Amino acid sequence: MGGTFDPIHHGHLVAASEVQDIFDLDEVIFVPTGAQPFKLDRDVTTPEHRYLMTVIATASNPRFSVSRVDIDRAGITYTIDTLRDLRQTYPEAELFFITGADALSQILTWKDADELFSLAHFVGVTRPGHELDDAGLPEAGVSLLEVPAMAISSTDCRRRVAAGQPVWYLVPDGVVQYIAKYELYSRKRSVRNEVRDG
Ligand SMILES: Nc1ncnc2c1ncn2[C@@H]1O[C@H](COP(=O)(O)OP(=O)(O)OP(=O)(O)O)[C@@H](O)[C@H]1O
Ligand SMILES: O=C(O)c1ccc[n+]([C@@H]2O[C@H](COP(=O)([O-])O)[C@@H](O)[C@H]2O)c1
Repeated sequence: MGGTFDPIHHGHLVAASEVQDIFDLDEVIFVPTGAQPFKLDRDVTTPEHRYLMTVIATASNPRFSVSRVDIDRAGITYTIDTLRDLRQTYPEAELFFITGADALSQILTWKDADELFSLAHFVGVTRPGHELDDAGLPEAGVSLLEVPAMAISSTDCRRRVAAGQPVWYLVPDGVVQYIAKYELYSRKRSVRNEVRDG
């Protein structure tokens, strides 16, 4: 499951858990993005903070892990590169890529969209406020799955912290504490979504 995870929240975790169960996956790998091409004009928390929050959030689940593959690669993060890198690490594995309904609706605009479906099977999951639709996507390459509705977004979590409102129970407890410890979202800790040179 790829994501900016700024911060990771229970919507991500419930979706991943549900896909793991229904598709009987050995492992769900959370892949925090480097510079997401559609978010280059935003302030985004540094990759190390987003990576560490994702590690904290997933640590207790034996089937969850976190990959640095996107944050360690220079340049813009494209899923085509994510999948190629993961294929190298897991040459025998059947790869699935989990996306929420909002991300799925944009997938045809992603880099090398045609090739994406030969590298992984995409699982689109429901998300409150977004229509889950696979129109135009290759039938064999995509499955749609209804997951328990969690009306949570990272944007709302960031806004709540900035306004001094609690994010308890929207994000895992360790992530609440991590955000407080590093004063994320309340003080100037994010940087323009930088494209790192090689
Ligand atoms: N509440 C949710 N339910 C289901 N899927 C979700 C939910 N929130 C995010 N996702 C999916 O998880 C992936 C990573 O999402 P991302 O890290 O961008 O979170 P976000 O809440 O959408 O962030 P932001 O509000 O900053 O855009 C995307 O595929 C997204 O569609
Ligand atoms: O490959 C692309 O062109 C591309 C464009 C936009 C988003 N993505 C991927 O979509 C996933 C969800 O992104 P986000 O920012 O909505 O969390 C994440 O893994 C991104 O790398 C990929």
